[in-house]
Amino acid sequence: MKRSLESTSSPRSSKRQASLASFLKPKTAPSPAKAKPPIIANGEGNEDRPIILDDDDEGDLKPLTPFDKSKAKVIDLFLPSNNTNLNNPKQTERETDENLPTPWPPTNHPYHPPPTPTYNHPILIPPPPTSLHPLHFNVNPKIIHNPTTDLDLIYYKSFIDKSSSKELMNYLLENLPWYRVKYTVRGMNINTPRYTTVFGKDSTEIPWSGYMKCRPRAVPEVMQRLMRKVEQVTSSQFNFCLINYYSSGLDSISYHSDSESFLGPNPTIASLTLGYPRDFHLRHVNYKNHPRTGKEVPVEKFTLEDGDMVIMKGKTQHEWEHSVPKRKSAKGRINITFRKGIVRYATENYYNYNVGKGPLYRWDSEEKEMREVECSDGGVKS
Ligand SMILES: O=C(O)CCC(=O)C(=O)O
Ligand SMILES: [Fe+2]
Repeated sequence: MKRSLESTSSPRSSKRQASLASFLKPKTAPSPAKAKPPIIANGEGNEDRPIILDDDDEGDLKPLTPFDKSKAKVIDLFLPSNNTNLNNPKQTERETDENLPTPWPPTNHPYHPPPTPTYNHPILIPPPPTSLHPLHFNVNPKIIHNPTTDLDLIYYKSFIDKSSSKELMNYLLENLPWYRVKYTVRGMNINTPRYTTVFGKDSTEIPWSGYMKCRPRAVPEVMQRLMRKVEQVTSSQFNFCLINYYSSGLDSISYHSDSESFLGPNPTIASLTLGYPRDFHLRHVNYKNHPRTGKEVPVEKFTLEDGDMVIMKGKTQHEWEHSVPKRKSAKGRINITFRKGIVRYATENYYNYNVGKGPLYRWDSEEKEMREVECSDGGVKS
């Protein structure tokens, strides 16, 4: 993750004068008969269409905005896509994760072994409850693409259904090892303002035992199934699963891009929300003065709700930064991202910043909060 220092980034938002959006859909979908046809992006000009956005100062503990049904929450700028059903917003048919076309981990990939106590060190991750077999998915996304500003997203409303999402969130909270990583940048001590954990390994031929700085952990079974389904719908491949837990509105992630060179150019990153809704902001790297248009590029604001998935792709990571700002009275939210690292440094970096050197936290189901626990190996070697 490339970012300015955690918690220090407080850019003023661009105001609501221009936007990539050319097609606004209120939260209550219009009846199909009245729905406007999608506008096809033609490059120049779409960024000038107005959109209703909240003004916002990052980090000032504003209340969440998701429950104001009168405001447009999803920006729809459609490009034709084979898997987009534009004319049937009410379609609720869901696919499952059964009968995936190829097995995951791929049988020809020796470095994605199934989890064992060793790979899951320092704790054994038990199998998921049977209620999580199978998972059910909404595979009808909205395409959000602005060729002028290079914002390139795919948005799956309620990618997994509410009951699976609740079960999955509880299972992950209760069974994963969690960390609150501290690190130093340019002499400053940074406390990561959220809980993190990571699974997986880059796609080099280095065996799992060959890592000197960290001990890669196998992707837990249910996450493998989720990852495989996301690979199928996005036609991408992933080998890492990074998980954030925002325990309250004080937990956050400041503006950053995930354009690390170890992901290769134009990485596709899938990001799934479980639990409490949180605002998700995207800010162009040249938001004050876009080099092509000479205009301000407004901050794009979404509310990511339970089960929603956003795919960031194309040049998004190079041209945009994203954040989850602090929000008053927000409650627990898990965010899962799937990524593909192509070199050894991806593994070292991800374990360094998402596991670190301890301490380990475990979920206390009775108190419903994280507890620091004794652990002989925080994961990253000194
Ligand atoms: O929590 C989110 O929605 C975003 C997480 C994120 O940007 C990251 O982990 O790099
Ligand atoms: Fe990110």
